[in-house]
Amino acid sequence: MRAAAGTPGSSRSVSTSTIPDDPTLAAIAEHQLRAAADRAGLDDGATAVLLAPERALEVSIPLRRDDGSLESLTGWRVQHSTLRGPGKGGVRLAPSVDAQEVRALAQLMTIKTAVAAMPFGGAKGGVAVDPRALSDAELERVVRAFAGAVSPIVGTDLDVMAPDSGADERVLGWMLDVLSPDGPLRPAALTGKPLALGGSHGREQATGRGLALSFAAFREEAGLDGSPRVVVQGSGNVGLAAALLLAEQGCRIVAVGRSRSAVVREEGLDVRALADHLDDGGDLADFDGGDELDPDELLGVPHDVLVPAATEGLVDEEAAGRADGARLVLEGANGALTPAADAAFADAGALVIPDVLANAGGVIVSTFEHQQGLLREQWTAEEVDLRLTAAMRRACDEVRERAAREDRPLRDAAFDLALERLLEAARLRGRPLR
Ligand SMILES: NC(=O)C1=CN([C@@H]2O[C@H](COP(=O)(O)OP(=O)(O)OC[C@H]3O[C@@H](n4cnc5c(N)ncnc54)[C@H](O)[C@@H]3O)[C@@H](O)[C@H]2O)C=CC1
Ligand SMILES: O=C(O)CCC(=O)C(=O)O
Repeated sequence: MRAAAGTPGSSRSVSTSTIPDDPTLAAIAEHQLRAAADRAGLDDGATAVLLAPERALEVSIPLRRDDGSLESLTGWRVQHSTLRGPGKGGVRLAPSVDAQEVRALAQLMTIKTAVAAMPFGGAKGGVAVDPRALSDAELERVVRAFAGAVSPIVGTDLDVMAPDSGADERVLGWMLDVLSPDGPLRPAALTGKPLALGGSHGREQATGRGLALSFAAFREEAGLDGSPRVVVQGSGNVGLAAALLLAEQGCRIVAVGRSRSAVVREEGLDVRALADHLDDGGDLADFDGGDELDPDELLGVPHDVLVPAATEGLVDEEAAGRADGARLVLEGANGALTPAADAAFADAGALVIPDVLANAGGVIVSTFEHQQGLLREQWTAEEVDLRLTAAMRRACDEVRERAAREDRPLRDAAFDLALERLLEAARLRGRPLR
């Protein structure tokens, strides 16, 4: 990858020689947490306490298929830290989910809620299942069984679940029904639920909106004016919302990719038409507003801004080399970049806005949804957006100022800020870190 002296971020570069390129989320999150612990001067014991989840529950989920056959699935809920508030984090439904992945996602949630100064800790859940391979009835049975199995340890003041990949508001509606066992709806028991069940305006687009707000906060520092070209990896909740909102900010979305297909248009895609096409069951490959692209070539499409918003570890050092030319990376997916890719972007002078800041819009609006549930209120879309904008701006400013003061990458500054808040909470509660 080309080294670009004098470009944004170049003064914050680090040597890549000893930096891991392991694409598993467990390795990525552990590397980032250990590095923060080292900078904070934590000894081995305190670092071990920082890494360890407070509680991890593994549950077995019997699935009765529509044809009458029975299967056994496995699910997890991991509460990494409740030092700063109840656990908070989504539930992922994907075949690749395992205990290590959920644990790492929970660790990142602890950092994210602290960076965003939300009154929650970090948790995450998941079920190892492909939701697209289930009928609606099968999916509902799986989701209800999972919610029932984790119900002793989750809820309003304990651990507030939310959506992640593979889970939408319908899924959260079923879970909420299980978490309201006496009958009356408990609207603060989880977030990301349908509006009619006490959900919040803006939650569905919130993660993408947060990405767009962090783009606005850092575009000048990255030297991006006019209509920067954007490549988006992932066309799910996060990727599509980000693409739509970045297009509204004058960006040219030149390519979008997903697991098995991608589409490119140098002049910029009509993202609204693309979103409608996908909503109608179409694929990126058959969208007639652009040319079909091999998804392996997505990162090679010339661009100024890269939005990896699919899943973890997809951008390793080699992929970062293909994305040569990106000046700003908005990390939409949790752990999208391996540490080696992170370092390669820094060496090339690209500014990386890390996941724990860039994609915090989701948990910020989830926090607002929780507050509305407790107050039995429903805020207007405008009010939610004003509060989200203020929270994202404040977090971006705090991370930017710290990075500038210490001449460190934004990721280091975000982790250091979060760790400082965690250590302060531990000290005030009289806990050894927790
Ligand atoms: N949904 C939310 O509110 C939040 C999600 N995130 C993170 O953002 C990421 C995406 O989440 P969602 O958009 O909700 O998921 P989603 O399931 O709606 O969409 C995921 C997209 O990524 C694509 N994808 C998956 N594997 C891929 C691969 N190997 N190569 C290329 N594309 C691939 C899928 O085809 C799909 O388009 C995840 O890392 C998630 O943890 C982070 C914060 C909040
Ligand atoms: O909305 C939430 O509470 C959490 C969303 C989430 O899982 C994430 O930010 O990774």
